[in-house]
Amino acid sequence: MLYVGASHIPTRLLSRRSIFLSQKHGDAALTLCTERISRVRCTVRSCSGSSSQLNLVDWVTTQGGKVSGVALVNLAGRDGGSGWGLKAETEIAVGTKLIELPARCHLTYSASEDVKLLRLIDQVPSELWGAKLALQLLYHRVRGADSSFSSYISNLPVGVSGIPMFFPRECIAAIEYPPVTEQVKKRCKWLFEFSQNVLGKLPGTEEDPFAGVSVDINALGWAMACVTSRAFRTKGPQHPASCLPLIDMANHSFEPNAEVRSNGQGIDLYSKTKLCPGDPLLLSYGNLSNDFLFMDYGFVINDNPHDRVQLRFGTDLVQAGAMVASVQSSDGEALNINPTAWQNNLLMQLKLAGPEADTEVTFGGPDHVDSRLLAAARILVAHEETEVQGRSLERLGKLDQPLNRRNERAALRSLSGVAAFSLSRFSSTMEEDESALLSGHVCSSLKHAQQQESVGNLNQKSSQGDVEAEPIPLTEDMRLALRFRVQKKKILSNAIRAMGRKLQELAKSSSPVPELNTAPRKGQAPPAATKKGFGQPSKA
Ligand SMILES: C[S@@+](CC[C@H](N)C(=O)[O-])C[C@H]1O[C@@H](n2cnc3c(N)ncnc32)[C@H](O)[C@@H]1O
Repeated sequence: MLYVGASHIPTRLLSRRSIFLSQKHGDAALTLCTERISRVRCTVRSCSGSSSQLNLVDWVTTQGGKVSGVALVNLAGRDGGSGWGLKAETEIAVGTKLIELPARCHLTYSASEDVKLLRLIDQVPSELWGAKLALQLLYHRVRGADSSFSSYISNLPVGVSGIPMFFPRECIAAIEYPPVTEQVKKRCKWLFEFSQNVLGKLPGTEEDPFAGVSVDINALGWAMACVTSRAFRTKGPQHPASCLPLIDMANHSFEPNAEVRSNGQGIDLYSKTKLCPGDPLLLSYGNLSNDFLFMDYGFVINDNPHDRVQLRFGTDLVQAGAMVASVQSSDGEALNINPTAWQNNLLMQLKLAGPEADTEVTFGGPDHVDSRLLAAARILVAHEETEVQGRSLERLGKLDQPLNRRNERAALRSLSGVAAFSLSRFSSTMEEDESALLSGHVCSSLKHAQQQESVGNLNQKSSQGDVEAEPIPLTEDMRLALRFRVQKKKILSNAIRAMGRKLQELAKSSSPVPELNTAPRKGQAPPAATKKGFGQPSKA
């Protein structure tokens, strides 16, 4: 989903996201779906005869639009790679209008639509905006040459590649990241149920907007893939999305040289920078994480600044991190996180506990850890309430505002442990994945792990014993799955490194980070009080 002036996260195709670290793969619906739509191609035959189609530029012009200084070209292998794109034909100044697309060229739906189609669209839950627009696209597709959009539709990709909803099972399993795999499964399940229970029953009924043409799971899957990878929200998130012919041929960059603007009725494409002849025109699809780029558009950006690793917060998560990093309490025992009332109260204020909790926390971004997770770690490793007193929640979450040396060491080490623990959930190391990507082959033990359907079981790699080394060629889908998970591993590794650097800085620093007076270890005399009332530096 692309936005006009896009910079915010799109409405999700399905709003509820799932849990990294705790969910499992595999249900019957997904199996059925991925077998049936493993290579999505539209199977719909139009009910009118074919006629000669115009190329997109001519079609836009005949519909009253304008195109100047740009051409539609096949850019395979360049700037977006997967086929078509727009390029500048001449030198173009900043702020030049390149495409003018009148409202009649926007493929969308409104109250003026066929009532049968609107009733069908109404049966789709509102969060599934992509499916609603997909039905509209199919409505035009079955009309063939009778549809005013036939030239646009004939220029859409026939088969959609890269979108995990259409991956074979082993490639979905290889993603190994539940927030995406669970979402993919939900989409597949909905697609399967809607095609069986609603679309499959339409032909021959009064309610059929498709005039007797059978619309099956492949057709709906194709339309959904087209729509999620090319639609724009021209009127804001509350209004139906639209496909914008020709403009939707621009590929994505986080440093775009073109932008889309609404002129009230129609939509225009403008240059955002000076362009030279041959420059590809690139739009920003929004500040999207790789999760959305992968699921909706079928590609992944290396070192995407908007990518994150999602975790579901719980005190047990920080406890697991503290255990992995061997964090000790002041008595030299392993740190036991057992929050008291004041700690629970602060977690509730952070909305990480209680009835209104939103427990999604992330690694990644400029600080490598999100502020709520950092604040929660500082709170949970604190010995006493006095350590956090006088601190706002905002300040508790600031990386450059530690509470005291002992607390900061314990918090950073616990967070490092959480990231290390999350890394250990993958079946292979980053280096193994990178070498598979380089060689173009996946080694059989990696493949073996991928065939295990449960992410929860992926740690069994070592207990399975060595599987005979047999290199298996990487398919394009498998390559994308590996690239996606390498990026997640990179985020976690970078977070571990960043915490390590912070710990080193803390050890070296002569800045006035207060040193907390730690309780004496069992059998030890209490440290001598200094003038300021603080004890000697602890070794935690
Ligand atoms: C809005 S369409 C752009 C036109 C498209 N290239 C085509 O041939 O129809 C979005 C699709 O283009 C491809 N794409 C766009 N930007 C890309 C990028 N930066 N890297 C890789 N693929 C990209 C993806 O396949 C995506 O689903």
